[in-house]
Amino acid sequence: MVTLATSRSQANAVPQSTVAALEPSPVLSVENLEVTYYTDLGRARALDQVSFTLRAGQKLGMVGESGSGKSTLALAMMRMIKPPGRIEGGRVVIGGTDLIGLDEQGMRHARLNKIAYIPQGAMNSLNPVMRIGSQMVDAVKAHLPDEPRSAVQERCYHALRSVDLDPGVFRMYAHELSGGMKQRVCIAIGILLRPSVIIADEPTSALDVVTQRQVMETIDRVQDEINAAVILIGHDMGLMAQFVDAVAVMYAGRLVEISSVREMFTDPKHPYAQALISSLPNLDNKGVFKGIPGLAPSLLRLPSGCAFHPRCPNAMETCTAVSPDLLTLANNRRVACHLYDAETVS
Ligand SMILES: Nc1ncnc2c1ncn2[C@@H]1O[C@H](COP(=O)(O)OP(=O)(O)OP(=O)(O)O)[C@@H](O)[C@H]1O
Repeated sequence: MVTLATSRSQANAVPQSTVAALEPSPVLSVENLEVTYYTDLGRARALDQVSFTLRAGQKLGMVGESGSGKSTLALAMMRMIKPPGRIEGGRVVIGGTDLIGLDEQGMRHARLNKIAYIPQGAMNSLNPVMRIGSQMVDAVKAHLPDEPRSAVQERCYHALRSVDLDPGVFRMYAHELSGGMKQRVCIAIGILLRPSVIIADEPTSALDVVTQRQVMETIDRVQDEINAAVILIGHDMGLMAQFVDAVAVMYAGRLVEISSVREMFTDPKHPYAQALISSLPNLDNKGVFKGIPGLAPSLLRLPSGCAFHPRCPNAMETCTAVSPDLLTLANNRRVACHLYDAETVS
């Protein structure tokens, strides 16, 4: 199992061989995770053999077109996939514990404790008729029923301060807060028990650009404070570029590339990642929008071989027949594309 490239500053300073020797073991290891939705129209394999690792303090951006499986990955890691979906196999190991193997009670304990999930639109799901404080206290009490009231309250105040909110927010209702403040409350709830892994699904959608930046900076700061590994799911590649260490690209339920943020933006390897990057607007291509030809395939009728081959400008005969494995290239980059079969380093 390959660990992602180190954080931006480390990666530039130390030779790769030394980094590999010094690297601590990953805090999160996702291994061959598979999810299928059993619909009336057939089986949709929404996650297909997804594997990656993250170390404490790393931040991974997860990108891909709508329907590529990003939220399914988050829900599977939380064991929150609902019928008609089913986790078919794989492991999600955090600090030595495989979450997929836990019983329901063990998993309830692991949520918020080991892994926290801030879902899409979380700020709109705060209870409008409960004070923010009561919602925070309930979350703590569900996991630490014996913690004294004063300690629970202090824990909540600390979490609010960590996300730059006044502890007075404890007594407020959601309707009294701005969108950015509500999103920060959701982050505060996510870090109440100082989990090792935080997944934030589109944490900045529906916020203005200034508030988006503040929310991302808040995530950065709380990550530093509790040294968590963070997975940021989103579509905004520009925002990702500024805040994550590495980027993972999903296509039709598979991870097709994982690279450091610098490599992804300057030299993407997978033809789909190349198309994603070149479709980003910049000052040189002002007014010229370069989209990705064709449509993302239905998971019910995936093309044979590599699912991207009908849209790929580099497709070869083998791509129509054989699904490429996620191979490891130099610099711990991982790419699932036959173009690189000969470059594998391990
Ligand atoms: N409840 C469901 N029933 C059937 N199929 C589903 C269900 N939820 C998801 N899927 C399938 O799983 C695929 C992945 O969905 P998912 O929500 O994980 O994508 P996503 O990449 O997070 O999309 P978005 O960026 O729009 O949030 C979808 O294309 C759909 O085919």
